[in-house]
Amino acid sequence: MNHTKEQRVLQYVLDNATRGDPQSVVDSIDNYCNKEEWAMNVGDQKGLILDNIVNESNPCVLLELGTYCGYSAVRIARLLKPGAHLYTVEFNPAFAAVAKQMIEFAGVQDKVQILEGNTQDIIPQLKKKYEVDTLDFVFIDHWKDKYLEDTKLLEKCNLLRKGTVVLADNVIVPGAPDFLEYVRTCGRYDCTNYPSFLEYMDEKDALEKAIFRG
Ligand SMILES: Cn1ncc2cc([C@H](O)c3cccc(CNC(=O)c4cc(-c5ccc(F)cc5)cc(O)c4O)c3)ccc21
Ligand SMILES: [Mg+2]
Repeated sequence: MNHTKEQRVLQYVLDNATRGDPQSVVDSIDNYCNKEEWAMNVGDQKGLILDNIVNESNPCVLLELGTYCGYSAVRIARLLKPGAHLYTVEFNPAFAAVAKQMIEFAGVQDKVQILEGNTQDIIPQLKKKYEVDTLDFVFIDHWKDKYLEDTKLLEKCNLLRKGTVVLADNVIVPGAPDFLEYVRTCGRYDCTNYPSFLEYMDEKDALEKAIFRG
């Protein structure tokens, strides 16, 4: 029955992690993907950088583009203060189904809402349908050729405010060169690069933090 890698990752969590303990869910996924099957979670090394940036931002309203198995949603949600809320967008129903179970097993379902659909359709709905005013934190980890288009869409929809933290995974591998060029040169962001490594590999990768100037 566990025909997909994502279902096998979930099953390993259900068999090895502790229900209601998000740290154990994160650790179990990392153990499985280090030992058994590689998967495109942000992972433990870049995950520590993500943790630090979330903690220093103290966000209340967050958006993630690309849920996948829910690893970064659980990782982020475990750090959120009471009342803070993470919206995470996933267009692949099979991924969304695995992520939903992962998030519920971790016990962070009250802090995380999976929005099933395409970012270009969901982002314009955030204000009216989901009653979002502006976003404090955005984690971008979906198709690398959509990072730039969706960042511009967030601007157009007035979802960014002075100080909004936009954090992008994989700016080296697979890379998002047009996104990097834009945020570093358009004059509307203060950018910081965080060199690290591709999840579960020795290959170099990096996160890019782009703080919106308003
Ligand atoms: C439009 N829209 N709206 C919602 C939405 C949701 C999705 C899915 O969540 C989804 C599906 C497939 C791929 C991704 C992007 N992720 C990656 O491609 C990736 C690759 C690698 C890597 C690195 C080295 C390799 F050799 C191979 C893969 C390492 C990484 O960390 C990644 O994040 C995201 C997609 C488009 C969406
Ligand atoms: Mg990634």
